[in-house]
Amino acid sequence: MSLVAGIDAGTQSVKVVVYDGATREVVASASAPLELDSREDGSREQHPSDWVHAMKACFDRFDADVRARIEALAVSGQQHGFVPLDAAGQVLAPAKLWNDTSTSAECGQIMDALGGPSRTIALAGNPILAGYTASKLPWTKRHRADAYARLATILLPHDYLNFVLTGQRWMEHGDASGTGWLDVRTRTWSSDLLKATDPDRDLSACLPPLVAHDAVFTISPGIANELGLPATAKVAVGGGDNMMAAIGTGCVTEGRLAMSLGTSGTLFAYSDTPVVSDTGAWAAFCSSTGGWLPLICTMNCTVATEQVARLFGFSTRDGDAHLHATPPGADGLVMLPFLSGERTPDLPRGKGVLAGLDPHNMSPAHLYRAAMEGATYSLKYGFDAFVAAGMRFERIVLTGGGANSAAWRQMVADVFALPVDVPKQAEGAAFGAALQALWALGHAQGDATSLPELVAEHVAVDPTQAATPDPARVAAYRAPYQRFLQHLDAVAPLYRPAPA
Ligand SMILES: Nc1ncnc2c1ncn2[C@@H]1O[C@H](COP(=O)(O)OP(=O)(O)O)[C@@H](O)[C@H]1O
Ligand SMILES: O=C(CO)[C@@H](O)[C@H](O)COP(=O)(O)O
Repeated sequence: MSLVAGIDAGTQSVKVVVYDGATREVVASASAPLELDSREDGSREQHPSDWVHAMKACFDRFDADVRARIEALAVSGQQHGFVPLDAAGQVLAPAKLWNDTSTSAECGQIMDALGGPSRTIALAGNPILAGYTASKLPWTKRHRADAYARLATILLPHDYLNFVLTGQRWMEHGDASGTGWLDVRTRTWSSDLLKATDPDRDLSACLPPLVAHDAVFTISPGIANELGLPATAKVAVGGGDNMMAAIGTGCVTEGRLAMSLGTSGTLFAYSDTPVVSDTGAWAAFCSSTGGWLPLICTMNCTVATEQVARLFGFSTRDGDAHLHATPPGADGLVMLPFLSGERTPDLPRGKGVLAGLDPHNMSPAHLYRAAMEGATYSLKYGFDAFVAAGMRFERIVLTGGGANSAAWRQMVADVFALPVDVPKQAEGAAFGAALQALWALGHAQGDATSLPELVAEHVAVDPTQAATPDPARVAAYRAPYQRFLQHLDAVAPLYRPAPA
């Protein structure tokens, strides 16, 4: 009986799930940690070879007979990372990641060359924000001249793993929309954006072909042998981790809203048509299923809870007790959790702020709650933009590591005043990649089942993890959320660049 695998290269780890589509069970899963090279100037880098080693370490843990039955696989990856390759396919420099804010000056320069943020959005659907791939190119030109001179291909993290698996270079529209160079309305590269990023060369020559979401490739014999996979195994196109999590959480039809509580916090909705904000209030991304995926991303989600837990010597896995010991609003303690700079709100030079301290609330439990509330309020701030634009949702499907916390699930239900569902397969992005592989394989073999139909058959929620808004707590979070916004308004000007 055949199996499919989903590989998710997240920020903190690579995870692999092996799924049996016939029994609808995950038959094997493994994860391997990743280090992050963080520097004072906002740099956040990883070496692509670490993703490859971590992927291999995961497959090594699976029984040989499980690996030998894998017929198809797909890769999900942290979005936006800049992987520069030379003509021979060698990596030229460490990958600057989605949470790298060292290139915020370059973002301004690209948008200035285009006539400002509004003109940039008019041209391609998104402003160029710190973290998106585009600004990493001029930064590389300035700081890594040798890599720039030898640059032949730009790939994103999941594209690089696809390249390792197949020897072929391609991009699909979902993750490509996070480069900043794709005109999301036409799903083609924007020549204006490319020229503004680098007037000295034709950047389109460095971008691999864009392929449709139903394309499949064959694994290369060498890596198939190394991973213990059949030489006939197929590799589906994969996508950005949020695009894959959209599949794994069932967010593939209109009206669905999903949230991921990982290193980043994300909130995304599926749409059959482009959903562009003319003020750039959200990221107007494409999905990896042929549609669009308007998305909110915060750079500091479990970043904040992890740091506080580590400070006080406990694990986030044991953090719920601190939530139960403190009331909504953390007795007045407010955390703006912008430890890595921030994208939502757009404050790449932002820093974390702790406000409202008094003798009563200066405790580890209050700080942990304030971090979790701050991470959740940042997502609510983005959600308010969705609502202001007329979008309406009835439920939230939650995934990512933070979804393991019952207290956080309840906090999301209460802050957003919406019921929360959690899928049975907790690793939304890896599971979504496995489902994409399952669908693409069937599709290539002539199965007419649509991707949303297949997703409806395989994504089931776990009723024991559902959370329902509690009216008293919904009310209790209103004033603290407003307090968070007031502090944000007061502090934001300190972290914006001074006018020229
Ligand atoms: N029970 C839990 N309570 C709170 N946070 C948790 C729990 N379990 C895992 N996490 C958090 O989930 C994070 C990892 O999430 P994940 O989605 O795997 O991240 P990424 O995809 O960015 O690598 C860790 O930082 C950890 O703090
Ligand atoms: O930048 C974004 C989305 O635009 C992030 O969501 C990254 O895709 C990283 O994801 P995680 O490692 O937190 O899952």
